Amino acid sequence: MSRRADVVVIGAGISGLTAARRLIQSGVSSVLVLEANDRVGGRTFDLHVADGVVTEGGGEWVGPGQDRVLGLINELGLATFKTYVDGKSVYLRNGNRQTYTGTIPPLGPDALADFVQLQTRLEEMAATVPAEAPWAASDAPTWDGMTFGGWLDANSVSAEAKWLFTLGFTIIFGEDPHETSFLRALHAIGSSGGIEHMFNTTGGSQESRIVGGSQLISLRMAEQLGERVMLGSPVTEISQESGGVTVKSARAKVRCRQVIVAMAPADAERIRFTPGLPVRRAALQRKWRNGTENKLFAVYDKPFWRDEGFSGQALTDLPTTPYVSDNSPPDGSIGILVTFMGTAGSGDGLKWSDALLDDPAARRAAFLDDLTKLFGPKAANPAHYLEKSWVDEPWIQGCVSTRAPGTLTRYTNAAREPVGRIHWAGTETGIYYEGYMEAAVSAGERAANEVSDAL
Ligand SMILES: Cc1cc2nc3c(=O)[nH]c(=O)nc-3n(C[C@H](O)[C@H](O)[C@H](O)COP(=O)(O)OP(=O)(O)OC[C@H]3O[C@@H](n4cnc5c(N)ncnc54)[C@H](O)[C@@H]3O)c2cc1C
Repeated sequence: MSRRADVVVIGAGISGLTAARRLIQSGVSSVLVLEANDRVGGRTFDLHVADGVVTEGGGEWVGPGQDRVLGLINELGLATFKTYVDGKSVYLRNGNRQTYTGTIPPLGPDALADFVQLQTRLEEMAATVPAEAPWAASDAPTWDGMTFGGWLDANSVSAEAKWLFTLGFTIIFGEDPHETSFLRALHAIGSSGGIEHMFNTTGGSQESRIVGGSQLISLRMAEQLGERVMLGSPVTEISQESGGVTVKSARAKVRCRQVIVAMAPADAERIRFTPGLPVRRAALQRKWRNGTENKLFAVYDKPFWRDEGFSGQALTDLPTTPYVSDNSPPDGSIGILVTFMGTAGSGDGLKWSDALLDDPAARRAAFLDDLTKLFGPKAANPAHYLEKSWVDEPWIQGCVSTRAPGTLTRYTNAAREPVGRIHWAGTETGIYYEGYMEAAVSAGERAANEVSDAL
């Protein structure tokens, strides 16, 4: 199918759909979105649990300060509800199970003091990293030459405090801190509201969820865009010629004036660019790696832990449950507990054994065993067990992105610097809350503005 359009947007995740929608709102009506998959939403994907009940297999939480995504949710007529946190949370480490309320887990006094000193120093350093240009920080070469894990090894006194940082940041980056540039960690801390904001539910990034599931953000936008969204249409080639661009996908060949590529740099690596991309951008794509995190869910007839005074939240060193949260629907009609589990790439921070990674039945059994240790015998018998893997997706290389040491200082702004008529969106090109849905929205809006100006 040969077509013409003013703008082709590649990727129907939150970022690409936001870009397309903003372009149309600004008066550019000839926009076509090409999506490789047979669904929209990208790294937001809601799993069906029961009639009218979903659980979020990908991105789900939003929090204060994430104004672009909260504004979009509102604009689309969607609503948020608070993540359930009432009651006692469980903290289990080295076989010692404790409960606590509020946001501060019951660390020993030495661990708490160490946690505070690490947090204070990290936030002081993070304040010197410019959000829009982390590579320009005065200590950038040193910090980008080391890993966050290496810094924690050298600067933490208490094994417990180090473990808690490792746990939190492994989940946030989808990778062990030993795989993450220290500069990127500081950048994330400085541009995502600070450590407490990143870790906390109430008042933090995990405060709220979207009624009906986060994929609704994309489904609503796609509904409004109608036939402008073409599914099952993986783009294989983008050729810039004088006066325009030709985009080839499995279903269409489109001649257009401007292109927005709205996906993680690692995913853009599957597309052939003619002429070739500038070396910095090409190298960045080749080096880029998304994190390797998956979600496991246990679904119960009701959230029994609530009746027993538990929030459903837990921080643990058990084999499958570093962090557990109550993922039940807003009315609590069904009980859902979620945890994050990495893959073999997760390194020495949180250790997931090969036996669990390679054997779904063993993984399920271990997960239910862990939940039973946390919330009692009722946890052993869920009505359903679900998993969502982000390494088995056909068009998405993994969950959120980390940055290997050296990437920020070597490739600086290559993730978002336009290349001729090609503009880059996707959460990885956002400035604030990079990696979150918030940055997917702001990046889509920024790319739409670039294209409007160019047109
Ligand atoms: C497990 C998990 C938990 C998360 N938790 C949170 C959270 O709680 N809060 C939060 O804010 N964020 C969270 N995130 C991150 C959030 O989901 C992402 O930031 C956001 O969804 C990214 O949107 P995007 O549009 O930038 O990219 P994507 O969603 O990756 O969209 C890119 C799209 O491009 C398509 N594509 C790829 N290649 C091609 C091609 N060649 N041709 C055409 N189309 C192509 C893909 O199929 C995809 O649909 C989480 C993510 C995961 C996976």
